[in-house]
Order: sequence, then C-alpha cells, then structure tokens
Amino acid sequence: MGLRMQRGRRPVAGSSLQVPALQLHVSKTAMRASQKDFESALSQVKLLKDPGNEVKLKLYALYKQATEGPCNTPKPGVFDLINKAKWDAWNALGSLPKETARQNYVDLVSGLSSSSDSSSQVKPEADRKQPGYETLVVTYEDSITKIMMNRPAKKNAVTTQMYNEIMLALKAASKDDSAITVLTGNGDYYSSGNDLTNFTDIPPEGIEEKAKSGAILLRDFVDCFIDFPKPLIAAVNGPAVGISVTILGLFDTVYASSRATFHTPFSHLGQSPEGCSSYTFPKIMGPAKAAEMLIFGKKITAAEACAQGLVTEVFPDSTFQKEVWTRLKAYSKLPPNAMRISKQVIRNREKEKLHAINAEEIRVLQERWLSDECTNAVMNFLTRKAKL
Ligand SMILES: CCCCC/C=C/C(=O)SCCNC(=O)CCNC(=O)[C@H](O)C(C)(C)COP(=O)(O)OP(=O)(O)OC[C@H]1O[C@@H](n2cnc3c(N)ncnc32)[C@H](O)[C@@H]1OP(=O)(O)O
Repeated sequence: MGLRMQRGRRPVAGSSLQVPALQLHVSKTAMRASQKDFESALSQVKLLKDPGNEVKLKLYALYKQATEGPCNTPKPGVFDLINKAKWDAWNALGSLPKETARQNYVDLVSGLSSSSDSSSQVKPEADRKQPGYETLVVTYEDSITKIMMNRPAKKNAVTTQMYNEIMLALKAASKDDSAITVLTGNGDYYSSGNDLTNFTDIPPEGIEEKAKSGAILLRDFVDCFIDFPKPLIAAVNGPAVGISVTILGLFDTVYASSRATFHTPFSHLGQSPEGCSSYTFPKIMGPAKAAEMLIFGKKITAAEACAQGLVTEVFPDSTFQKEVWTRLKAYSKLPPNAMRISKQVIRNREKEKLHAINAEEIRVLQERWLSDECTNAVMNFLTRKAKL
C-alpha cells in the first residue's frame, strides 16, 4: 500500500412480574466472561423507570436463561396467569446458550438505560448544527441525527480525521434523544472511500507502525457500526466507493439515489475486503454476486444493488432528498424504544461474530498494506496515473 511511499431514575415497579434480577441473586453459572457487565446490568435495572410488563417478561426470561439455562420447571396451570406468562417467556428462549442470554440481557438493559437516563442524554436543539466537527456536518431535527460527510471537493474521501469524527458523532448519536441516525454525503458523491493520502504520512517508527495504527483505526471505526444501538440509515446520494460501500451491510436501511453506484475495487488497489463485507455481502447477495464485487471489483448500479438486497430502495435522483427525508421523518415518529429493541432482536446474535470477522479482515488487510501491489496502486493514484 501507500505505506511504502514517502510523499507528499426510578426502581422497576414492584409487581408480581418483578424480575429476579432485582433479587440480586447471581448464580455461579453467570460468573464467566461478561460477569462484570451482567452484574452491572443487574444493578442498573433497579434504577430504570418501569419498562412495562412486556419488557419485564423479556428481562425475566433472559435472566433465567442466563443463570439456569433452558426452562426446566413444569408449566403453571392455565389460571396461574402471571406465572404462566413468565414460564412462556422463559420457555420461548428454547436452547439459547447461557452466554448469549447474558449478553442479550446486558444489551436490553443498556438500551433501556440510554432511553430513560435523561441526565446523561445530549439534547440538541432542533435543527441545530452540532459544533466541533471539521469534516462533517452533524445536525439534529425531527428526532433524526444526520451525519453528513462534508468534503465535497474531495468526493467525501475519508481522512483519518473523518474516521475519528464519524466515530465521535455515532457515539453522541447513540446517547442523544434522536430516534434514528442517518449517514449521507454532501455534493455529488456519497464517498470515494478511504482517502488515499492517509497512506502517505509515515511516522518515524516506520511503515509497520503506520499499518498498525491504520488497523486500529479501522477496527474501531467498523466496531462502532456493529455496536450502534439505534436504527442506522444510509442515504446514498451519489457514487460510493470502498469502505463507504462495505459498511452498508451493517446498516439497517440503505436508500440510494438512482445516480449512485457501488464500487469495491480492492483487488485493483492490492487490498482486501473490510467493513465485515466478507461476511455480510455473501449473506446479503449470495456468494457469486459478492465475489464479483469484492474480488473482481465490479461496479454496480443502484438498481442492481437494490435487486441484490444491498439497497433497500432506489429513488429518482431528482426527488431523492425530498422522498427520503419525508420517509425518514415519518419513521422517526415511531416509538424509539420499540425500534431500538427490534434492532437488538434482529442484530444482537450476530454481534460477536461480526467483531471477530472485523478483526480477521483487518489482520489480512494490515499485511496487504505492506505489499508492493498496494503500494503501486496508491502511488499510481497519487501521481495521477490511475483512477478507478
Ligand atoms: C484506515 C484505513 C482504511 C482502509 C480501508 C478502506 C479502503 C477503501 O476505501 S478502498 C477505496 C479507496 N478509494 C479510491 O481508490 C478512490 C480514488 N478516487 C478516484 O478514483 C477518483 O477520484 C473518483 C473516481 C472517486 C472520482 O473521479 P473524478 O470524478 O474524476 O474526480 P477527481 O478524481 O478529480 O476527484 C476530485 C478530487 O478528490 C480527490 N479524491 C477523490 N477520491 C479520493 C480518495 N479516495 N483519496 C484521496 N483523494 C481523493 C482527487 O484526488 C481530486 O483531488 P484534487 O486533484 O486535489 O482536486
């Protein structure tokens, strides 16, 4: 890669559905990997506003599954309504592993906490641009946090600073009182991907060190998307390249302008897939279509991306902004907790796997960055000999 180049609260209401977590009885089976998180969730749950019976049942079931495993008690009689509801909720978890149940419990409590702990919430005023970003414009309006990449003259190429600012903006959005978060681009491009000049500022420690810091940055960046707790929407306003495409598999909804294209030219650049695309793309579009994009760098249109499942819906470019924002404003009025919890239910079982895939992709990529193939490709772009 270019690395070889040297250039220029209130307690949960005490009811007969009160969750066993409140008894603060942690069985030995829960005392493993995420013991600390689990214990902290058990304490946190006491401080929550009453989350309602449905959520309390979920908490009950997950707690039982996490500490005792699959439901092992006789089904209560049909008139024993409350115990039957609790038994049904626990039994519905089937053979869900204890560790997954524990993780789901922690995630559920964390989702509930971020919505109920108003003292820790950032409450941006409507339609106000958030200060402190140089490469982004971050705004809040109609319960939507909009993160707009803002380097239109450079096709919104992602500099090291932009990676860091996107992470900051996502972390803030996960805590603010917005219902949904949208990533989009300013100008004619959504994003041209990694800014290839990122590869040129080699530290005195050498290129290996540069590859190492790049790997950490990319790992943290992708992890932020894997962990983002609220509905995350991409409004792909124009062509998208590289990392801006691969992470789309981690979004909940992807709207595209009819002018958008999707291009992952990793082989051309002597690199390899990232953003968990080695897993999400084959899963979304099937291995054959994914291989054409990720190995052969086939650029696909918005219509093709939609047919292959990467894009949710395509809008005519002339009405893209109007139609997308009308749609998103309507969605943002839905109950935010329900949306967040639904996302958790859909995504949580994959999280651990996605983190492992992210780490593995980056291990491989770090080696590619030190290859001659990558160095030459970046050099050719920077010396204007090659463009995609
Ligand atoms: C932490 C490390 C993470 C690594 C993982 C990420 C991997 C990837 O994202 S791989 C994809 C990398 N991206 C590219 O290879 C795209 C390179 N750019 C191009 O091929 C072209 O610029 C274009 C096809 C995107 C657009 O072409 P065109 O319409 O002709 O516009 P210009 O080339 O004139 O671009 C205007 C301006 O913007 C600069 N620029 C555009 N993209 C990048 C980029 N990715 N990196 C750096 N600079 C970029 C371009 O150089 C022009 O600058 P000026 O000449 O100064 O005006």
